[in-house]
Amino acid sequence: MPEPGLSPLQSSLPAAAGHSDPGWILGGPSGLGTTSLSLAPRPETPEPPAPEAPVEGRPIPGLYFHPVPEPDPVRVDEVSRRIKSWALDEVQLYPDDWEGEFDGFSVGRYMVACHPDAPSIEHLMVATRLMVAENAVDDCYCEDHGGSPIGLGGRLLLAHTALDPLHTTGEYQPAWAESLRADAPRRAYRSAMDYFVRQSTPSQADRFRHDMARLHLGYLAEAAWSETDHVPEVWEYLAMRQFNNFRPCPTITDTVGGYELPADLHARPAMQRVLALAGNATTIVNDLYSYTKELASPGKHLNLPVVIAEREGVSDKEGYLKAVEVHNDLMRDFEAAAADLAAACPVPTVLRFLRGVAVWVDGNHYWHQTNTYRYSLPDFW
Ligand SMILES: CC(C)=CCC/C(C)=C(\C)COP(=O)(O)OP(=O)(O)O
Ligand SMILES: [Mg+2]
Repeated sequence: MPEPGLSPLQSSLPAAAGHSDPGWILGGPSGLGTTSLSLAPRPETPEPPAPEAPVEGRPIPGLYFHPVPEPDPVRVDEVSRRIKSWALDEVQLYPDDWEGEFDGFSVGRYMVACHPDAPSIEHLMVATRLMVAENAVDDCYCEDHGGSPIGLGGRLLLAHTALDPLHTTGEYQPAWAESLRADAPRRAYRSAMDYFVRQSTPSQADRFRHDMARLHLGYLAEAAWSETDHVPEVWEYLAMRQFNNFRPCPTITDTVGGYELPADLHARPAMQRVLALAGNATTIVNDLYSYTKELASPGKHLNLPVVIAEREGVSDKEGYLKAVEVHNDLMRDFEAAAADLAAACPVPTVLRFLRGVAVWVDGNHYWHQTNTYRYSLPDFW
């Protein structure tokens, strides 16, 4: 049984590692931005914010989450400065009139909150470039910035070759290489992947390619359903959203942290379950915080509250509140699975990786809650 006030993950990780303080992260981080790696109990319900440090945005009532310390402002400023320069000067990502939206996305704050153990700004930049590139593909190919389900498969496959290169004959190779400069999503994928490959081991890069193939498969299922106005069953929606999912972000936590979870430990079924549950919880957080934004977008945008309301014949509010419960169950299952794995396999890299994934989950919630430029809550309470 977990100790009172601790989640299963919190109470079993230190015991499994045989440590009672943060030193269980062997060879782990110190210095700037590492405070949230502490194993001090994390309250289930957020503390009211200190008056001198107000946190913007309201958490969803009844949502199970862990508050995080404010991300280090020095790191946030530096990552924000560098990512803008990369976007504008290295990959020509967006036209001038998208600047407000780029700034409002606050990707520097997002990545510093999710990776407090990054040993340097350059490690943080690896995650930040990929996050921007992934959103560019989603926006420009699938959603609000010119995206469409029509022809998406072809576009995604060609963009995927920026991550997983084409190997072909001398005659055709140059045309492929040239294609990687043809649009902003491909320029962003190619450049972000180049930096990632330089920072990672071959097996970490291969892990990432696999997670991105999963993501693209999820985009395709969502697009296919939207082309025929099909509303899936709730479980079918959850299956699609397990692929159209944040998973490629927490699974690079070791590269960003400057260490490697060995491939055979990553491949274990118990680790795969932890990663799927973590990805699913983080992605349903997006469905909940982006609900009003998606209601206001043209056409029907599927998210968990919408699918529950339609498929289970309940009101919008009941659908939303049930989606909160689904999220909470996923979070608790994630924490229980991570605690079980930590107890069964108390290898230092496994423990540090599990902690990194948990911190990413918390940072992701923090970013959604506080991104009032992008998200607002429905009027259900
Ligand atoms: C960063 C990354 C791997 C994103 C992949 C998929 C994605 C864009 C999400 C999981 C976010 O969902 P959504 O497309 O609904 O985003 P917004 O609600 O528009 O913020
Ligand atoms: Mg959304």
